[in-house]
Amino acid sequence: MSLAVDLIESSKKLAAYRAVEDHLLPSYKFVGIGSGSTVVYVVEAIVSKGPAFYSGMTFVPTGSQSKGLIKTAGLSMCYVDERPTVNGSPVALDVAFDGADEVDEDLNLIKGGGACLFQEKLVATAANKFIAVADSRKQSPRLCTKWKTIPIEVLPLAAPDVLRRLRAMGSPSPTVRSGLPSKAGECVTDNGMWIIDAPFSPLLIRKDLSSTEDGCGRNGSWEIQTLADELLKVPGIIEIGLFYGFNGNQALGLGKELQAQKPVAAYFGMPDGQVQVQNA
Ligand SMILES: O=C[C@H](O)[C@H](O)[C@H](O)COP(=O)(O)O
Repeated sequence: MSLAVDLIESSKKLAAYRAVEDHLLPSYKFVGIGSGSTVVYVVEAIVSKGPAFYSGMTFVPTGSQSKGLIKTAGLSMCYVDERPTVNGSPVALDVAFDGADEVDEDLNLIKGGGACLFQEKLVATAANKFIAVADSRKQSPRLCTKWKTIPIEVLPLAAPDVLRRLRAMGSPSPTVRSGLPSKAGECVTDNGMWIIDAPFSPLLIRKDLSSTEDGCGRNGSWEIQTLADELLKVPGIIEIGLFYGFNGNQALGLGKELQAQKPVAAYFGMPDGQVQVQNA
């Protein structure tokens, strides 16, 4: 491993261990485990606490990779739709940990770089507390600045029309993600869908808008919530890799649970060996 790669890996690990230390309590019963390379260290940090700490916990995966991580670590697992119910509703996960491709100053996220966004959103929104873990490269003032495309999960049959609509919404060159080099043809998600990567200009947050602006394409830039609402109206789009709206804390008691997609905190491993915590 080169020094640079080594530094990135150790910063992911630091962030993951710190996030687990701060947010995984021994009393917890259900814990969401996200996808990607950083979450590997989340599972490692959990295992390092020993069976006495985690034996009462059940871990909920966000796809085939995290299922593998949970199983290999010997942790007990259930799928998101297998949680026990209370009064007809599934119990909330106590916490969910996941990586991110980009995090803005309001804790909005881009996710789906590894094609796992849909189940990740199911798990994050089923949790009382959602925690993002990443290295410092993911920190950004606005989404689509460093990670320039939004991953969008689509029904394969609908892909040509979704591409057409995305272009009409100002995305210059949306493309269906290829499965190469590991798979010929398209990248197929855990749900049997395809991913379209749609480039957009850096996304605005609410405070960027003046009182007369509605967030629809000002100077070619969209405000996150407005863009997300428009994307989710397009037939054939199953889910989008924007995690936006409220975070768990803000949503409590406000009846806004369905919009609680943002983390309550993001942990960033820094190149100097520190961990920076961005709280809601
Ligand atoms: O589809 C993949 C997920 O959204 C990942 O959580 C995201 O891509 C971050 O992955 P990594 O930790 O490998 O940077």
